Amino acid sequence: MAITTTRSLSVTPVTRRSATPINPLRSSSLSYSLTRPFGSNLTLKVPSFRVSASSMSSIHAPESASRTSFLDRRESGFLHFVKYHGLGNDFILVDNRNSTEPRISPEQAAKLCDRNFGIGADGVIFAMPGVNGTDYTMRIFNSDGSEPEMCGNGVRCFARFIAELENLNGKQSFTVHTGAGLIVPEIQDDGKVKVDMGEPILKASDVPTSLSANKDQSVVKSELDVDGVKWNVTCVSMGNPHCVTFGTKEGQNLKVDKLNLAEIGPKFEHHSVFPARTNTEFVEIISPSQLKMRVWERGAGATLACGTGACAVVVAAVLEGHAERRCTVDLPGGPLDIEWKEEDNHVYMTGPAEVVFYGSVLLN
Ligand SMILES: N[C@@H](CCC[C@H](N)C(=O)O)C(=O)O
Repeated sequence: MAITTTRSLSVTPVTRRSATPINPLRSSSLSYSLTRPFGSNLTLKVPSFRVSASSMSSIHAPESASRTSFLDRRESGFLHFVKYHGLGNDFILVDNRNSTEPRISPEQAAKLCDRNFGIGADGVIFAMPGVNGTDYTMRIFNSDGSEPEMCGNGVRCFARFIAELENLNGKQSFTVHTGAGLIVPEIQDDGKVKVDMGEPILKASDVPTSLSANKDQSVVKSELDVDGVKWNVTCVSMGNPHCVTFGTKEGQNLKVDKLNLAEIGPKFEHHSVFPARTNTEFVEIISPSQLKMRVWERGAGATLACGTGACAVVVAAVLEGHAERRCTVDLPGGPLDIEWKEEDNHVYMTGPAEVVFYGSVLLN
């Protein structure tokens, strides 16, 4: 695979797909070579990869016309991409508007997401033709190759990617078909993206969780035994499943910086009460309008931010009586503004999405 970078740092519901992990180590090998057209090159040789990259500080951002022509290039065998991030939750964005099938397989996506042998990302996102009257379809593979239904930070990156592909400037709004149904991102004048994330799903069997419902049909502040420790959990789906905890049965308010996320995260993700696995958010209450969270994502592990997770956290905090309907959620990568509106029961998320670099990979 050859990677070229040209930019410096600077509806209707659908059937849910299962998130089945792919082990990248067991999949067939891809070869990489990275080249940057600007600055001095550093070449690293690794088995079946050739990597060539220059330091970020020596790269200059090209004019927008050259960015567009870069995205238009269609050499056979090359996959052109733009890497974006939303508060450090990073994605490889692929222009897939000419096909309803993703241009790469889940195994290839897992390879590209590898932070040592690939580009490095939390997932690969495909911009595809819309269905049922929507403008576009967004599909995503997690870094383990599994396919989630939705991604909050990803859809903000998706909106900025579409604006770039279509050469749009200023305020823009799109309808996007996802595995979680219709999602509507709107690029605002300040460049941030506000997303109508739809209604949270609280019915236990739809989250899905086999924990018994204890409030209407939902699971709110229920006991979950994880390796002998009893946690209070609230289960929320934002199209994808989330288990939100504000602490253990005995414990006081969580201090999230003290958690050993790498140890406890996987125990929640693979707990038998979550048949589709789960994302887990550990939350510290700073005030009724400020929550601090760390996340262990299904199929991606610890990430710097999770948009659907931040939405699920505010819904859970309201249901448990900890917070107001509008909160700032502080994630390791930065803050998101989340509002669960009473009028329409929809959750709205506002936050940034930024280009990291442009590149191309030779797939073989
Ligand atoms: N890992 C998640 C999907 C990605 C979520 C994302 N980071 C976000 O911002 O919402 C899953 O498997 O559900």
